[in-house]
Amino acid sequence: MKIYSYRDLSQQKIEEICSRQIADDNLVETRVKDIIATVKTEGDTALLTFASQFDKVNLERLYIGKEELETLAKAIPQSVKNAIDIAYQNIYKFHEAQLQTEAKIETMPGVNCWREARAIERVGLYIPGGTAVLPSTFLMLGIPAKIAGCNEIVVCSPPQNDGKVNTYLAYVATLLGIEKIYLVGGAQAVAAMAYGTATLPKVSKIFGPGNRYVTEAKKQVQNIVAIDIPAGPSEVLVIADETADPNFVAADLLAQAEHGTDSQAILVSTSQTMINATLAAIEQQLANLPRKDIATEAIANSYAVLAETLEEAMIFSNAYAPEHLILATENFEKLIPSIVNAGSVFLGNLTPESAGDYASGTNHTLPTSGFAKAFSGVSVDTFLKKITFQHLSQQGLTNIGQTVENLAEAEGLQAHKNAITIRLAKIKNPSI
Ligand SMILES: NC(=O)c1ccc[n+]([C@@H]2O[C@H](COP(=O)([O-])OP(=O)(O)OC[C@H]3O[C@@H](n4cnc5c(N)ncnc54)[C@H](O)[C@@H]3O)[C@@H](O)[C@H]2O)c1
Ligand SMILES: N[C@H](CO)Cc1c[nH]c[nH+]1
Ligand SMILES: [Zn+2]
Repeated sequence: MKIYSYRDLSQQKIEEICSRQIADDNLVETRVKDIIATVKTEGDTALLTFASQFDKVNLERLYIGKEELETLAKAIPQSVKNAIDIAYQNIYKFHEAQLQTEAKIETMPGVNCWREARAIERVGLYIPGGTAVLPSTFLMLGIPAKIAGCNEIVVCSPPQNDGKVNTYLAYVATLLGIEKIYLVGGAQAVAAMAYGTATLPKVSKIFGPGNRYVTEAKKQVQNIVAIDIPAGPSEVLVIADETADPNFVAADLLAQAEHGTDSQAILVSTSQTMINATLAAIEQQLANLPRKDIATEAIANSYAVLAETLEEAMIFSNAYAPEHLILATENFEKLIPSIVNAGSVFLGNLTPESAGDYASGTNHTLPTSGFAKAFSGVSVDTFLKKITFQHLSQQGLTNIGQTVENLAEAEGLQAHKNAITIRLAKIKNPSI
């Protein structure tokens, strides 16, 4: 892990650090373009070929159906079943509260405007499964989709090497009432959901995180399908002062580093002693991690920044716009107002990011690569469209008529003006 002093960083270096660029980004872009083109022209045949090439499995069928999901689901240990059930309840509670009816607004007497939410009818959920199976992501996408009321939920996840899906995913499918999981991963899954194939239906919006191939594919299909957010390789930025525990900070950094070699784990601290102690704790904890190699590479690509004050640390954090921001300080309250860019925030020394990854209730599908500057994490809203309505009474039309006529006249759009004028004339003289 490289160590920088914030005061010594040039603006150019800050921008370089915050860009998260990786040397072979262009190669990923080209490969994904090829994969999408192949799925578009060859459909299911391409999906079977890519499963063999990337997931090392020769599939007989492209999906697992309801009965088999139910059988697979029975195999999960009781302790995991209980944990999934508790996570389900907390995520459900938190997301259900997001369904709010908006008030009707009378902008002028007789002019009423309001919005009503409608669920997106057919959505596609991508559940990552290349290096780790993530039933938690299935909960994070499936629960808000159900609460929103989406009619048809298409689910894709890479196949296991036995040509099936993991039993935990099968259990989550039964909880959510989802009857089919398509055994398709990577960019090809995104392409299939965007264009549709003989087996896999085209959807209106694609949701879900994934590696660089998945994220690049979502970027490339945006001209024909909506996407939730750019949610790529996981990242965390921890702001730690002398009140933090270096062992906790190290554990939080490693929790995101173990997701993938391209994950980022950034420490910003006001204390050189804290940085040194955290780096030592990382070395110690790494030794016991099963995914040691992945986490070691991610940590090697990450860095620590020494800041003079917590305010300076926050300026850097806002420029970086992390997916996860952990305020590892007893003084977190005073920093909250200055948080401008972050996907999800974890406050104090007893709030590990893992809690939000799995079970506290908030959504873990969050914007990465600096997109927290413009995107929110996935929520019930992401599965809804808000349609505006308006109704003008006779009084309303009379009140607003002249304004609309004048503006239409100013824009030279006579037909727009006429739509008002003929109605006003009828109000004045109902016999015409
Ligand atoms: N931002 C978020 O909200 C969030 C949430 C959960 C997970 N994640 C991230 O999701 C990612 C999951 O990645 P993963 O790899 O484990 O699973 P994945 O399912 O995203 O990707 C696996 C697929 O990638 C494709 N692939 C792999 N190597 C390829 C290559 N060389 N060329 C073309 N395609 C290739 C294969 O089709 C494979 O099935 C991690 O980076 C994790 O950090 C992000
Ligand atoms: N940290 C991931 C989001 O970047 C989500 C996750 C799933 N499982 C464990 N963690
Ligand atoms: Zn995680």
